[in-house]
Amino acid sequence: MSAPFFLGKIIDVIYTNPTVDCLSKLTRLCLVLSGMFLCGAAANAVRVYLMQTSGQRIVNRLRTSLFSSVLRQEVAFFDKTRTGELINRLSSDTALLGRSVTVNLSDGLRAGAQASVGIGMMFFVSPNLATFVLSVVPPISILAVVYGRYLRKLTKVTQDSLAQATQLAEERIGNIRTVRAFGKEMTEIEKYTSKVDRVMQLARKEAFAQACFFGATGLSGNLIVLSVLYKGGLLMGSAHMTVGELSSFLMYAFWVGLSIGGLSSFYSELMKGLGAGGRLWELLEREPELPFNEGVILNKESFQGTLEFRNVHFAYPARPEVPIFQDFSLSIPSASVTALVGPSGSGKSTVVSLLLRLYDPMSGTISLDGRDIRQLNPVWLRSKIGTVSQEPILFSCSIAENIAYGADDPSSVTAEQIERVADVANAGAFIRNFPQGFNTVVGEKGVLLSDVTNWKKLSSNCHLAYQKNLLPRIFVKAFKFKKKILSLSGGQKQRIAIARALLKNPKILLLDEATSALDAENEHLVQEALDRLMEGRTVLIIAHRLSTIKNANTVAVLDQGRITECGKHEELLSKPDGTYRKLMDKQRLSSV
Ligand SMILES: Nc1ncnc2c1ncn2[C@@H]1O[C@H](COP(=O)(O)OP(=O)(O)OP(=O)(O)O)[C@@H](O)[C@H]1O
Repeated sequence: MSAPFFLGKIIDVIYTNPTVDCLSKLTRLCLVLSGMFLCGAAANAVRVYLMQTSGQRIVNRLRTSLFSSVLRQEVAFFDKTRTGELINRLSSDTALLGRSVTVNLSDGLRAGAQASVGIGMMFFVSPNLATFVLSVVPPISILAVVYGRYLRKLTKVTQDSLAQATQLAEERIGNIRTVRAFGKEMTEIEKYTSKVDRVMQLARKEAFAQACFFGATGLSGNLIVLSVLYKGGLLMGSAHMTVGELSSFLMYAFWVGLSIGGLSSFYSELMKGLGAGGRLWELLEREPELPFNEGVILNKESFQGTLEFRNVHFAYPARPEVPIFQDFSLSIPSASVTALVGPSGSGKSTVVSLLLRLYDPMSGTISLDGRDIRQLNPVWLRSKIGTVSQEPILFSCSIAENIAYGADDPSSVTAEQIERVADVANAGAFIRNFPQGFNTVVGEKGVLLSDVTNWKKLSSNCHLAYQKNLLPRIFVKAFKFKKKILSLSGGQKQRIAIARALLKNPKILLLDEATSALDAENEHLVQEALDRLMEGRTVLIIAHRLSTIKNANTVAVLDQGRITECGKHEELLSKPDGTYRKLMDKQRLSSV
């Protein structure tokens, strides 16, 4: 910051003292200045490096805190908040906020320091001229406040629109098979285009506001320089200023002008960051409505796994006006199999959600071994419950990892354990038939990537990924090699999911039987695997097949929000006007 001052001195030396003495003075001043320039350059390089790295660190921390906060939220939160929006918050908003509080903050602080020292030096060199010149500052400040507020609001709206676009893209790409089956690619492209067009409109508004603001600040910078020349010329004419002082002042004025430019872009970015940050803070600070990992843990030795619903009333938080259960009561004794049947939409899957404590009932109690599950630690509770759903979800990693996912500590699971449970689940044989066996990578929703020519490369990549925990990056690589995509069949996915549940070894099992018909061979293999899985456990099965229903210890019929009948299959069938009888008749009719 002292460079212009010394430069002014040099100019004065040149103008006033053209002697040999002046030469040595000149050399000394130039040497001092070169040293200063060098230090300045080094300091700037260090600043940029530090800012870039700390910027990324801040973004990383923001992302991990946000992800951890999101994953702790209760399921009802996810019913109301869409995935694409959350992904946008995690990727775009964090980057925007991170940039605005690091590189931008550093630039802004530097610009602020330069502007204040520059103004100080202007007063030092010529207080008279400085007072005259800085009369331009107050109107600019008012403009900045108005602009800042506008930009902050605009950024919030822009980020929300971007979130909507991401949401649409995420949903359509995730369900590409449905989009393709209905031939809706062009419609979806149009929808997405209109969403991003909205973002573009907002970006235009922002660009216009920025253009006006930057134009005004640029103009004020130029006016400063012009007024310095005008007033400074007058002062020089009346011998109140030397040419060196005027040059120094001019350089400071330039500097201040530049700093004001820097400050305005800092201000813009800061306002954008704060706009994006508003939603992030909301998410970061949100306390989940259901506890995440606190509460009573039942004694391992005396744990039986007896379940009971008593007078439960429930409606989904997203639709509180539609009651799902009214006075719902059901007892599931330890180590027994209860088949839950009922018309579609009667709430069978909701029973599973309540047992997993994804939601709390509005009134009534659900108890485990006589203890209200609201008092229990939800993480412990879920560790005692295994689930196999109709359409099991497999993650984008190897089959081995998908099976190990069931264990409390997947890293401690051995290859032998994985193979053993896969065999019990009737999955071992078909997995071994894949060229890479248990290391075969399955994709999102259980898609299998198969590229005959590049199998070797792919497999070694997957193996590397498996060892180094680098799956996402490698998975992208894997996509480059794909030539042919095969789908794991429904039965294969089911059997992998059963192996996963076997590894978890839970006391309680909640099964949602697949409604879609498997071929006879697959059905037999899945059924056999399920029978082995159910042995010695408390089982609640949402049953669709007659064989399952017949084999159950108890059949519970769910209708109109409550259990209307409960007993053995034959018992219930013998009631001519019973709901169960009607349900069975209907099923028989529809299957004819
Ligand atoms: N997350 C949710 N938010 C709001 N309502 C929901 C939610 N999940 C399910 N519902 C509603 O609750 C009712 C019961 O759904 P549920 O999935 O439990 O029925 P189901 O008996 O399992 O049906 P199906 O046999 O067809 O699978 C339905 O009317 C459904 O629309």
